[in-house]
Amino acid sequence: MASKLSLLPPAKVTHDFAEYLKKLLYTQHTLKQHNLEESNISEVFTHFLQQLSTPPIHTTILTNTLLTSRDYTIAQLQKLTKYEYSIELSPSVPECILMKSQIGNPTQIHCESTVHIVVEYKCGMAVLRGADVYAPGIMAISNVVNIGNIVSVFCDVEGKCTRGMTQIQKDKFTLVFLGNGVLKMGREIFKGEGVKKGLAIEMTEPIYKTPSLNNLMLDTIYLQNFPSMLVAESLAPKPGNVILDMCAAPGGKAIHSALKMLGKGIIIALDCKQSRVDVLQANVSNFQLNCIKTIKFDSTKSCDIKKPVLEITMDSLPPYPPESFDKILVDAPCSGLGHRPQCFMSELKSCNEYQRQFLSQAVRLLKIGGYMVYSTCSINPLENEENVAWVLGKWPEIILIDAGVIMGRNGLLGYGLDQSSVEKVRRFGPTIYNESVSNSMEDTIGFFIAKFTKL
Ligand SMILES: C[S@@+](CC[C@H](N)C(=O)[O-])C[C@H]1O[C@@H](n2cnc3c(N)ncnc32)[C@H](O)[C@@H]1O
Repeated sequence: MASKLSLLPPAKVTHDFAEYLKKLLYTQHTLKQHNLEESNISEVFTHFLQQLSTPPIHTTILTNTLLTSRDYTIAQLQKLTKYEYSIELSPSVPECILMKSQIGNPTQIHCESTVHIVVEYKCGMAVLRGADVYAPGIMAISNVVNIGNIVSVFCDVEGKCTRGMTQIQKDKFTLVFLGNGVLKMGREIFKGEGVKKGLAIEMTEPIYKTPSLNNLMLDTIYLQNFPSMLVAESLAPKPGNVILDMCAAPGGKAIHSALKMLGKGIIIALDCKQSRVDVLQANVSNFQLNCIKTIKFDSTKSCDIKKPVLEITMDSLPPYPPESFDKILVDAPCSGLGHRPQCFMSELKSCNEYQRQFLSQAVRLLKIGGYMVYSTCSINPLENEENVAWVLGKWPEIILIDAGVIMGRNGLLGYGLDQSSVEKVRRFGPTIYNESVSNSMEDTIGFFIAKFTKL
């Protein structure tokens, strides 16, 4: 039986969490700032949830401009993706290539009366960004399908499904349709010991069609969300700079900064988890960037005020003396509020206290006249504007300056920043208010950038 498909539903949010978010985002200040009435809140909030569940339209790719030209990389990508996608240079970030996703149009849900395949949340979100389905992601396969069948794939967004199920009653679970594919592995994946690996469904008709470039062209391309690329634009690294990246793994921003430095200078890239440092080092090695030194270290302890000031070299180990770095990046761990696609939200792990520990160290480690960039992949004002205001209130020698990126929207009023300060910071991502979005490059994940200097 065939049925017409609708778009993805808005992200599902628990009632309490929705109320919490509305209080956080729609204050008397932000409503006034965006010319909104209280009666508009429900409409703009639903629009926000609709954007959250949808992946950004562009896949953005950082290219190794030190190894090969962007034109050559584009030609390689076109060949690899069989000329199916529009691929072009970014007009605003010299190291970025844009690949436009296609809105898929699966013509029918196969055998609508039975839900065929259910995948867990993380797998489902990866499918919306172009992945196929691998065996560990599958929660349920109905008895009526065999290997080689075309199957419809659904995501269990609330995580209520038990692994190995055969029957799913649609009214008991929140299922989101992801598209159709060809079944490569059957119910045997649930049998025996341990979790089976391997390709289980090749997604032939996904609702969002994006090429999966994982593990391809590792020395020349690195997938990174667009606003993340604007961080290196803001930091403005120059050849010869000595830079500290306090939260560096998996490494996109450190790598981007090294490209901008033409591989000349020093980037100390710290991360606290060894497994993440290993991934960071692998990415740095793939791009053949010798100017990045990766170190496992807790950055909240990265300044030692008793250490005598010494010139930083590739061999210098943390903690470092005060005023050691020309530029510092604090791309802090965050709640990820505004991450896309996101079909379900139930809580916010606000990290503003933790983020302040990195900022405190960065303020000390920055040279006079240097630049410090603070970024999060969150739209939460407590992690963004309020932290910026906290820095400005605590250290009079730290000055907020224009973030220096041409895109994004102003910060929010009402969280400690005045009008001139909200114009200096940049917010990106799903529109929460009735803001205008000037072009499709603004259709991004949630993100925030602020830039400081030290007097
Ligand atoms: C938002 S991610 C950084 C992304 C990275 N800048 C990039 O561009 O790929 C935050 C990182 O901070 C790291 N982190 C968390 N606490 C830390 C700490 N105390 N010291 C150093 N790194 C930490 C996490 O392991 C995580 O890799």
